[in-house]
Amino acid sequence: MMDISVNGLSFSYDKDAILADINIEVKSGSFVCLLGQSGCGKSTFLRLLAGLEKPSSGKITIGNEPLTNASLQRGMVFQDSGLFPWMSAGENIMIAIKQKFKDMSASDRKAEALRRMKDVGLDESAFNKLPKELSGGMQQRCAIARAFSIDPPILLMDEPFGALDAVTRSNLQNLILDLWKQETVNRKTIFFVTHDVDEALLLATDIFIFGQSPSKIIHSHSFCREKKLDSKSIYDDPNAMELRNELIKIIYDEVQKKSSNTY
Ligand SMILES: Nc1ncnc2c1ncn2[C@@H]1O[C@H](COP(=O)(O)OP(=O)(O)OP(=O)(O)O)[C@@H](O)[C@H]1O
Repeated sequence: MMDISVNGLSFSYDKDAILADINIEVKSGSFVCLLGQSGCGKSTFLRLLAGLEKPSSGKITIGNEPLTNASLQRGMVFQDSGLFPWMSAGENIMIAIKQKFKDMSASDRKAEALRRMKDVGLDESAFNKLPKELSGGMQQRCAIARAFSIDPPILLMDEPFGALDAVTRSNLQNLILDLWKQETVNRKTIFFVTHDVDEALLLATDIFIFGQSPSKIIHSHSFCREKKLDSKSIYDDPNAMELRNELIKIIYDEVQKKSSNTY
């Protein structure tokens, strides 16, 4: 099991304290959504989980091992897809597969890339297209296929659907949920940054809200997994709507606190 513990984690860029004493426990296979106002340090927290930054103090432990460096154990998906613009969609996925499965033949890599593309709803015609020849939604599908192709136990997603229209966004929310649920054994642990409370309600097993920086976790909520609602029923459920209002109020109050400190 790859449970994740974050203990007394603090982080500063030079003298700017960004995160202060973050403590969370996440069970392997959870879908964790991170909410909080812009600039509070959510992306920085993901970078620490990725091993791209080192904590100023405190530690992150994954399955009893301290996190020390970046690793293929943790995949990342960003808002802007992060695909190499000079490579085709297929090559972007194949290069990731090559990193992980060094001995795999070129033809097997191609077959695997095509399989991963199919899993995310991209057909063969997208394989040879450059990212700029794909829509924003298709680029994100490709980025998700690339992240899943190295099969990391932990997936870090930084506002992956933030730049998409509502319909594409909803389709991709369902896609990521389906891909995550499909793995009944060794399900991935996903950390997903979003500004959208509705998105968090739909996707998360666990929600953490970051406060203003230097940021602490100011609120957390875990769902009873069996009772999770889908996108069709969530707005008809009074408990879900009550929780939605509570979360929005917590974020709003925190933003107000910051405004009253600033002006
Ligand atoms: N490389 C860096 N050097 C110095 N400061 C940085 C660096 N990267 C981010 N910051 C600062 O750290 C703070 C937190 O940034 P971060 O991107 O983690 O916030 P966020 O919550 O993800 O914001 P948003 O929701 O707007 O993406 C911000 O004040 C930002 O300006």
